[in-house]
Amino acid sequence: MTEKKFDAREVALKVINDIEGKGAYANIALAQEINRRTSHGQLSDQDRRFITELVYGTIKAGATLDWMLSNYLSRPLTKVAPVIRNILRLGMYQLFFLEKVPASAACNQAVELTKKYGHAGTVKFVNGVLRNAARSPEKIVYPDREKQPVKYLALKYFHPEWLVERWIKRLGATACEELCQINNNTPPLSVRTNTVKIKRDELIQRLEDEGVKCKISDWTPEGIVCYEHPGLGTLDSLRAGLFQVQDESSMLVAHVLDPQPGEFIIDACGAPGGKTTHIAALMKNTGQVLSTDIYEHKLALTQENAGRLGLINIETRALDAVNLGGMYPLKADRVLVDAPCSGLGVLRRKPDSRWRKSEEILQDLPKLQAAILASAAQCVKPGGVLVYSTCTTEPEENQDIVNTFLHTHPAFILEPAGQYLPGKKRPESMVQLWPHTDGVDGFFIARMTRQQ
Ligand SMILES: C[S@@+](CC[C@H](N)C(=O)[O-])C[C@H]1O[C@@H](n2cnc3c(N)ncnc32)[C@H](O)[C@@H]1O
Repeated sequence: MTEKKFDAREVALKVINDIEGKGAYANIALAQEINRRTSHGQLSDQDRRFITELVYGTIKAGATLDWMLSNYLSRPLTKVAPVIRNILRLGMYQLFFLEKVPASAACNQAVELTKKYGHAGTVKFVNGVLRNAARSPEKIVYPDREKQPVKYLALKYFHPEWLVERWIKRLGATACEELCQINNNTPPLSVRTNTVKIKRDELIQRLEDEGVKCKISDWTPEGIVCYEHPGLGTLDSLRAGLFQVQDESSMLVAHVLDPQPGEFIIDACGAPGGKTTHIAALMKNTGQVLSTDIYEHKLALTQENAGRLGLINIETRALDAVNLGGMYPLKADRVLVDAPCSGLGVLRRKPDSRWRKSEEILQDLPKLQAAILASAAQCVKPGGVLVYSTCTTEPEENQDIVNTFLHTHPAFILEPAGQYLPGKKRPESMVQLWPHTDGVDGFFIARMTRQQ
């Protein structure tokens, strides 16, 4: 039997300290810690799940936990040492959001952690605060939903107020609530069959043999949705390049681009290559996909993916896509701009990302998005296709960019992107997908052609 040398809460605390104190990304910091301990044989599947739940939950609920804690504190939380603050947050998360953890265990474990990372005074403090919270939960009173919907939804569903305010104005309080709620669920893993190597039905069989519970996607002919799976690193089918991890809505983009064998295609913001490798596979490993990105190190991931998937029609080049137009004028049959964006459509995938963004990005990013689109468009041949996509839900980054582009570039006409979706066709010319209504990541896709 493996000797247990750690406590799951202590591992979670370490990861939370790294995220809060060093700005580490939650998914990366957690994966590193879990992989390190797994390779030392310390973690069972159950430990892994519990640590993940503690880290993701505590990070997502951060502002709500702080607000809850303020009911039991006589001094501001900002005056409390960071590690003690994180112990308190971890304790509160278990007390109020993890039914399966008894209150006594949540309090006792927090006290044990404080003995290790604090001193006699902080032990007494943490013990007092958490036991008081466990004894008197009625002190926590949420704002009235009708009178203060922004505050209520922000606190109840762990979202920043600026975002809730935006979504309420645009969607109404009920839809905003549904969206926020779904952003807190862990989405299933979806993968794209590498059709160059295997058929989807055969891959499903292989995955089932490897212990994956999955079903075909309703959205794309290559998609598979996995509901339960062992660690991805353990799957031979991944190493053999039989699939690429990719969300279903992201898989739609290459279908809207509709690449054909033998063509020359530019994927302007291509790394780490999810869509590049999909385009290359749809071209049946013929022609050429030039996948560019501003970051060389990210392009190394594109190359790694292409190699694993056995795709030989991909070339990568590091460049600023704002300069792309002058380099390949009228050269490409099709160009994809999968623009850098706020990522507000994929909040459910990254628990910390909602707290890393402010509304200012919706002023800054559109300038870059518009500049990349205008430059990349210069590469499109007469009669060629230009697709613009993002993983965000906000009009400033989506419809506004495309409408302004069309207005200032009369050579391009808008096509009905909804008709190019391989599964569920939609009437819209510009497709906006939402997690709460479509069950997939929030994505935007528009398709244009340059007139002959
Ligand atoms: C949404 S991600 C692309 C994801 C990729 N298409 C995929 O499916 O895997 C946007 C990419 O744009 C890149 N990027 C940001 N600014 C850029 C610029 N000025 N020129 C080129 N690429 C840029 C980022 O490095 C990032 O990899």
